[in-house]
Amino acid sequence: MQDAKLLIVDDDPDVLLAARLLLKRHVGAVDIEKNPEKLPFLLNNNRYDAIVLDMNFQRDVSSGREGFAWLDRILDIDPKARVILFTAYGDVEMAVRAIKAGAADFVLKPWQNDKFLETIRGAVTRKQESDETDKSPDDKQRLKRSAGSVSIIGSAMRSVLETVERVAPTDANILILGENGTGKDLIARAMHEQSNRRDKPFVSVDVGALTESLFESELFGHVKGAFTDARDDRAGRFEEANGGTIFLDEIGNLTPAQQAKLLTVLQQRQVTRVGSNKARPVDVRLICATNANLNEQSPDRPVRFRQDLLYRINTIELHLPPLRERPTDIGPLADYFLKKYAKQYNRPVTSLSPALLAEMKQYRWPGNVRELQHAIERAVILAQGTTLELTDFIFRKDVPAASPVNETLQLEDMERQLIQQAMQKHRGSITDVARELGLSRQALYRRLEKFGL
Ligand SMILES: Nc1ncnc2c1ncn2[C@@H]1O[C@H](COP(=O)(O)OP(=O)(O)OP(=O)(O)O)[C@@H](O)[C@H]1O
Repeated sequence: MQDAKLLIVDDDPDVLLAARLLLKRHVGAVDIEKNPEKLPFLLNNNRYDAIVLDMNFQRDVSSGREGFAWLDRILDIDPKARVILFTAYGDVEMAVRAIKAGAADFVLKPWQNDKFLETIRGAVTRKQESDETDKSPDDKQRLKRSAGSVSIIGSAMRSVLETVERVAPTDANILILGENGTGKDLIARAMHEQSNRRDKPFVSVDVGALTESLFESELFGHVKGAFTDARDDRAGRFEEANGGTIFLDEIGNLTPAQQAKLLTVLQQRQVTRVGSNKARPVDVRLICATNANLNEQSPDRPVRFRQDLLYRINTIELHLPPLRERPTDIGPLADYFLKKYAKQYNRPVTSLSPALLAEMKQYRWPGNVRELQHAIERAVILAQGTTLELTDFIFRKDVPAASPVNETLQLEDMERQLIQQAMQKHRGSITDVARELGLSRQALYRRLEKFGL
């Protein structure tokens, strides 16, 4: 590392001195800086192989907000910068968030000298390697090509994929059914990529999240002056998808009025922008998805889904099984995410322990593949060794068996109970509760608010 140059930014002069003293013996040059405001100047006038940045610059503040803001700023100036964050001991959730936000690694304060050095060495080596590959002109091309394809893992998905292959080239409307996180969006994209429309747009809209007033203008567009905020003419998502595929997610949440509007568009194959009286023809392939049973009423959806609309959207129905019903997929999926995140975050993890895999197969995975993916991502970021162990995971063992009817509501009840129990156990400590439940503190706050706890 004698040819490397480092920058350390921390408002504590003792930390700066101690870090410099340690690193000077191993690294060519070590700059230290107390004031993060100097970062833009320093970065524009130096080439650093790694930057060590504190997360909290104001005394008594431990939110890390400043650290995240400076991390963003550094990556704006140099997207390839390798930033190592100093986080307080025990605040691993913050470390996880930082790595997801683009930090190369983290060091817990107070640090252990050999671990600190190893982290710096790793960051410097990878920065130097990536500078080398940047010199190769083929590199950008290669990255671009591999980003396009959709990887769908799991032998239990084989029959679904066979149907996708068979129906993708037709223009049949598709309805994808499955619990949250089972891969509905992924299948919709795969369907588009295997269709003759693959070179045209794929437009995805979470219709369940649109308010009544936004629904029409978002989907069908508007003309200037149609309502207060309509300053220009704007095409809606159907027009954007013209020639390609439109994917309407959470279709089960549509109100009767929204269902009626959508049905008219599908019947007439044309849209009329809000405030206009000119109908425009649209040629789109429609894929819809829902986690609800559209034939049943529920407290969330007291009105039944219109049968005439249902028949229009469900020419082909695809059912994605929950992860707990396909335990043979758990190993390959876990392995796939492990490799993906180990590469993405440059972590040394290469395998899962057999005990962990066995436990994963017993677990119910209420959040399905998305939950598995996030659990592995978090464990890969935090893992110290090369094998993920049972202790790197938090399994919610007290998740009771859910009956298929009205599952959303039951999951919410379970979630509320789990949070309540954890709050009691940790006497209201947000950090501890969030850690135990595998949530970020923000996500925990959102849930506490939602459940009025
Ligand atoms: N078989 C699979 N192979 C690889 N990745 C998968 C697979 N299934 C799901 N995923 C990944 O899991 C995550 C959740 O999948 P996706 O968003 O498609 O689920 P969804 O059913 O649309 O969820 P929601 O109902 O919440 O919208 C995504 O990151 C997706 O890439």
